[in-house]
Amino acid sequence: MYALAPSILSADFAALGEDVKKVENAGAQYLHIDVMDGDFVPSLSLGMPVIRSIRKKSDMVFDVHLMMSHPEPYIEEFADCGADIITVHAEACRHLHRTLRQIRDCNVKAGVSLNPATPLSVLEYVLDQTDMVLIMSVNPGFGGQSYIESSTNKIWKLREWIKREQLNVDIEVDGGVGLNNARTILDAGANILVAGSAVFNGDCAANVKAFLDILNDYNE
Ligand SMILES: O=C(CO)[C@@H](O)[C@H](O)COP(=O)(O)O
Ligand SMILES: [Fe+2]
Repeated sequence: MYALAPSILSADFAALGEDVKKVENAGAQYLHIDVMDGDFVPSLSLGMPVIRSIRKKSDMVFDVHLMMSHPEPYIEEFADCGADIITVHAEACRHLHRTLRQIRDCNVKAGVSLNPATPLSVLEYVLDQTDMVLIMSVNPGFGGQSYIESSTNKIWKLREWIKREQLNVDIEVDGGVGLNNARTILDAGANILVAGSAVFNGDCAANVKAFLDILNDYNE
């Protein structure tokens, strides 16, 4: 299944509910929610009260990307707020295997994210405990950055590995994704595209539709 995950980091926070409805009505299946702690990444974004509020307004798959050091004490609360997928960073978890179990124990899908400099090998003993791998194609912390080209090869290698092991793991790509590079990323083996500025800058309904036209070619 191929899907678009608009990142609300680039939405208008003064009209967040309306922006969420716009992308949902335009057909986006996932909503990507970036949580930043000012420690793991050099920025702060939003947290539980915001997620709880928008959960009441949307039926999209809530894809919560935790850019937090040591997220373990907060997992249950994020699940309770309405997360459908919780993604933690491999670099931020001392006991990644345990954290993935903790997420699945909340009946939520478990994701692992890798920074651009982190090798795929950190997944070796957890890939079978993972529902989604989020390949960061920028250094996390901000929207609107440029796609790091070496990410394409990383996606390719990961998809080959998943196929070889006959696992059912989604590959999501986040950072600098636009209409210009979407097909390259999908051809490499990703099936979920995060897009912040490419969706929310300009006419977001039209932008979502343009992404979905591309994704539909792969869904066939
Ligand atoms: O996690 C992050 C940034 O750390 C992302 O989800 C961004 O919000 C993506 O923004 P664009 O690169 O698509 O503008
Ligand atoms: Fe993100």
